[in-house]
Amino acid sequence: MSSEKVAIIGSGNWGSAVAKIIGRNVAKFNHFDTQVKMWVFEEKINGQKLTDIINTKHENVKYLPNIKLPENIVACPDLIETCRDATMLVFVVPHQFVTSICKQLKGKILPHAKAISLIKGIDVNEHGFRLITDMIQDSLNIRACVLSGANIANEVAEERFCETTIGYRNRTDGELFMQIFHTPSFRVNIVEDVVGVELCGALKNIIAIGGGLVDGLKLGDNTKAAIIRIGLYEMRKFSQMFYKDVKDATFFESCGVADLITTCAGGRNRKVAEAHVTTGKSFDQLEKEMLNGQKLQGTSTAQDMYNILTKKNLCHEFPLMTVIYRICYEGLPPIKIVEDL
Ligand SMILES: NC(=O)c1ccc[n+]([C@@H]2O[C@H](COP(=O)([O-])OP(=O)(O)OC[C@H]3O[C@@H](n4cnc5c(N)ncnc54)[C@H](O)[C@@H]3O)[C@@H](O)[C@H]2O)c1
Ligand SMILES: O=P(O)(O)OC[C@H](O)CO
Repeated sequence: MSSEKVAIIGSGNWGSAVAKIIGRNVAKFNHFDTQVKMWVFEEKINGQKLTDIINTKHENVKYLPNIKLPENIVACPDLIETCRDATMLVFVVPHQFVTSICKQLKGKILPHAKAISLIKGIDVNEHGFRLITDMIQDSLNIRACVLSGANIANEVAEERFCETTIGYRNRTDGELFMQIFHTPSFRVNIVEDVVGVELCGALKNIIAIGGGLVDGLKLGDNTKAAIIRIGLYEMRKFSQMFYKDVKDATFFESCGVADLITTCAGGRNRKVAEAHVTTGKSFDQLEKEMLNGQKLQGTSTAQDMYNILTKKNLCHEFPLMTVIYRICYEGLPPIKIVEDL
């Protein structure tokens, strides 16, 4: 008799890649229900519903083309229906949609459900900022872990070897979630540092914009390495300034230095920032033109961070994150990324 049932909230590039892993892994253990519902923000592709395409072709043709999903992954356009009987909720949507998703789920999920966030972002409002895991925990009254790492979705979906990090507060939860994610080519390490893992994932997206600006300016590998080093330093400084329990060791996990390297080499944020320099087009326009419905997280997180830093009068302590914000939103010339440091 299965005691755990997994639901996936989100079906973009990363959501679909992890659906492939989760679908296979739940079938290996008796304690998981083998059917996994995946919530799809419904849209039409050439007149056909994306959910129908996924459920017949077993492929997310828009967000993860040419990768077959296991047949036990069932696409569902109804969020409540997807989650109502799940004991394990996997949140994997762009961070700007979490508030509305949690509002819809409030009171509609099992009280003993547990969550994991695969989201790289933070939530900022007029009162300050909140981690996505805290938003999930507070609004749904359930425990939440986090998973983050050097994980470009397409490479993971093609089963090329990489590592990832799960941050937990409750070790049993961390080990349970590890079972649905760990594979020989997607190696999970678990650490007792939810906040550190989560902030690494959110803040690296800002630095990735910096990596792309440097590529667009053709400044070379030494400059890129400097941006990565200063970025890592500012990520750790910010994390430990606001959360004193964040561990140094977390920055040496896949979620830390490894994700920073991969994202500055091959991610969407890097690619769009490079194009911003070479074409002079705005980030919003390039997101629409280059990403086929996928979302950029680095620019909005840079703005969120800048709002926090200005309120706390801390911009001078975080020159890299500050100058990246100014290039994205205040029209500062991209070369300022090195001149202002
Ligand atoms: N793509 C990657 O390589 C990767 C890897 C690791 C982590 N992540 C993180 O995973 C999270 C999800 O990213 P992704 O790459 O799966 O998404 P994505 O950018 O590929 O796709 C955007 C998704 O948002 C959905 N959407 C659009 N409007 C919506 C709305 N109003 N409400 C709800 N959903 C809506 C779309 O249907 C689509 O599924 C992000 O935080 C990202 O940083 C991504
Ligand atoms: O494509 P990006 O820039 O959103 O980065 C993808 C992943 O977060 C890399 O780990």
